[in-house]
Amino acid sequence: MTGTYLPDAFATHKVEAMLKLLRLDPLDDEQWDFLQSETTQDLQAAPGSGKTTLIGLKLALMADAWTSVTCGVCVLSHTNTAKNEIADRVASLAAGRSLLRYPHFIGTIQSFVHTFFALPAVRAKGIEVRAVDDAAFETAALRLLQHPDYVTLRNYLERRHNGTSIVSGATFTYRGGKLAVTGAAKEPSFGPETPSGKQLSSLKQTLAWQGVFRYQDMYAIAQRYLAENPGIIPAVSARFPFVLLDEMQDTSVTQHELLDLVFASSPTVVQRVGDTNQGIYSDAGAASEPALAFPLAGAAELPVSRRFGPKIAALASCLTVRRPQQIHGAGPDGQVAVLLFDEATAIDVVSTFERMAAAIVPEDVLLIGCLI
Ligand SMILES: Nc1ncnc2c1ncn2[C@@H]1O[C@H](COP(=O)(O)OP(=O)(O)OP(=O)(O)O)[C@@H](O)[C@H]1O
Repeated sequence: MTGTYLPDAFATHKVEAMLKLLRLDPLDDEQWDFLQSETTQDLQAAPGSGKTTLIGLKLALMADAWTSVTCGVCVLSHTNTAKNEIADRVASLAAGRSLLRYPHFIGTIQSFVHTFFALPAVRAKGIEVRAVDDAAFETAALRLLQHPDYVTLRNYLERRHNGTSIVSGATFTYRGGKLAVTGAAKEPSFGPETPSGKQLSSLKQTLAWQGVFRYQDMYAIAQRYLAENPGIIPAVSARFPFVLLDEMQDTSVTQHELLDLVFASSPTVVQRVGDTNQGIYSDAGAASEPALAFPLAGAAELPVSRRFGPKIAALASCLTVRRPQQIHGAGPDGQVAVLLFDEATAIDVVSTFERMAAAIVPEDVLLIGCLI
């Protein structure tokens, strides 16, 4: 990559100085490799192997060496918690703070899609966005369903168990160049050309004109916007010559396809980091189709955990079901405890963990943990 940051951004002496500044221990070989890598790659990182630490370190080094005033680094994560953790890390360093401003972008995938594609698309139609929120949509949709225009749909749904969920979860899906209206998780039991199908579509369109959307709608709107305005793709990929994707294991197929559409055939360097064995969604929703899989074959690995020792690492290795990984424990050897729960007992997990921690962890350590 030329012209956007200094070529010695990841030089050994700079990394060592940053490690000292951040009071980090020396990196292991795999951590060095990822830190200094400047090409597109996937990184399969075991729990506690330092992915968050490395992303923070890498961003601090990039911020220090960044020269472009129009192109930036794009850092995307799945949750606001992960995004805030990254933003807090870069904000704690004077050089890093520049990454929180234009031309850089640190945010969730959802906010990236909103900012660059979906909101411009909606505004271009003269619509003022009032809410992108599933709960707000549900309230507005169920209220609108009471209008006489939707009597056929309402009568149909009232005869069905949980029928109104079709309306409260009515979602745009980009299909065949158009926005189709589907249920949140499954297709409605009536076709789009039936009287109920036409009323559902009309209700959804009415709410769209009022500026009330579900989160998922934004992806379909973005897909249509890019299909109708393909020139946006090179403009956005040129704006971000370096993309870091965190929590990659939780990326849905739709999110994955959109990011691929924007960056995959551009010169942008895309580094995807995550732990497929810590994925929180079932395979049906996650990026698990062969062509979309994370990590791709040949991905680099961070197999050494600094959070726990060999005993827990051995057990955790047995749980790496999606992609077998031999985890090495370089942290403190804790006590192994496995909590098994189902839906009915899930509510007891936190209090059980607290009881066990209180019995095992010395009180002064627990107090320090609370203060932090
Ligand atoms: N080079 C290093 N020097 C000192 N501590 C490190 C280093 N690398 C990682 N750690 C420590 O190891 C622990 C785990 O690191 P981190 O939270 O970055 O891992 P992670 O892979 O993001 O974890 P998770 O799987 O929970 O998301 C932290 O306490 C972190 O400070």
